[in-house]
Amino acid sequence: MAIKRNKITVVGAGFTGSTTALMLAQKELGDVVLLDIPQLENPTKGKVLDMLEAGPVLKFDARITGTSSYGDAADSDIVIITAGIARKPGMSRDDLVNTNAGIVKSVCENVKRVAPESIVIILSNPVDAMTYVAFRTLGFPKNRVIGQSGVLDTARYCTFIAEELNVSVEDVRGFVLGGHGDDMVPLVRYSSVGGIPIETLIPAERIAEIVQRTRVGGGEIVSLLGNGSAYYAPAASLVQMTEAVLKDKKRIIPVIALLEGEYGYDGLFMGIPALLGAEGIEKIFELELTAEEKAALDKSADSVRAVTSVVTI
Ligand SMILES: NC(=O)c1ccc[n+]([C@@H]2O[C@H](COP(=O)([O-])OP(=O)(O)OC[C@H]3O[C@@H](n4cnc5c(N)ncnc54)[C@H](O)[C@@H]3O)[C@@H](O)[C@H]2O)c1
Ligand SMILES: O=C(O)C[C@H](O)C(=O)O
Repeated sequence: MAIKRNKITVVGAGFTGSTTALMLAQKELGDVVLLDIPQLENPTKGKVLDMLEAGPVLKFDARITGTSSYGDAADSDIVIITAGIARKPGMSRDDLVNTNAGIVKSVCENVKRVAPESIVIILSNPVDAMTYVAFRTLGFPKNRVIGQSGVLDTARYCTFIAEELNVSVEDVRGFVLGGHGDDMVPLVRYSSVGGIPIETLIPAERIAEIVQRTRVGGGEIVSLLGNGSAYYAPAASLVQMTEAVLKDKKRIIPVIALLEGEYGYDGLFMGIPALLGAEGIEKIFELELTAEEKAALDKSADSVRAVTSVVTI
């Protein structure tokens, strides 16, 4: 019997998509298809050829295809959607909602056609609302439609904690819940370094500054770049989620999932801790929250509801 190779399609070959494709190939997680619009087929093929030529130097074997044809994405195990426009300085992610809803919808119509059994991971912003658009368009069960925000937001939070304490990032644990906006909720009470609660190591006012820097972490990079948004850490986050699914790792990480009563929200896509494995989202964890934490999460949920409600698909 032939051994089946994993197939991962990345839609959108811009900054996040092409970086993700390279990281997936470097980790040898499967055959990678990088897909963009027909007008950008040659640049997409060029990026892919360049990636392949990095293989002998970095020592990875990969099959990567650059394309604009959904036929190449047929029967993908995972489809990652990065297609869409990115914000510029002065914009919020929500300003992208109408343009990107149309793009994500058209991408998902094709994904539904060629890869009906796939697990779909959405990155395009505003990502909570775009995960809703994908779910509605795909018609897949909720465990197979996953949005990315929490891995990235948590990574930023952990980076700042590690910098503050001058310790390894590997020893920092934390969780960021809620929508991928400026009122996301880094959960300080559940954050630790080497098992030691950060509240015993960092003064409260510095923790408050770290929380605020995390909340506007995407905007900090948008301002510095001047034209476009972050892509290295977002790509790394997508790769972590992909690996969790393809290797059935049963990782507990924050993702955007459809909430049906969890945390008191119904019919809302928002970031919560979940178990990721071969079935996609296999379980949602409901953490005990204080009244203050719940109020912060309610505020974030209101923002997600507001942007989701303007989507017309
Ligand atoms: N959720 C997150 O944490 C997070 C993190 C980073 C970026 N993002 C979002 O991801 C999106 C992409 O960011 P980027 O930096 O890669 O942008 P980018 O402009 O570099 O790349 C986007 C690509 O999408 C392609 N595209 C547009 N319409 C398409 C379609 N119909 N089919 C296929 N491809 C299409 C474009 O041609 C372009 O190559 C943005 O919306 C950005 O805000 C989200
Ligand atoms: O900030 C952005 O617009 C991109 C992304 O959502 C991020 O957080 O880096």
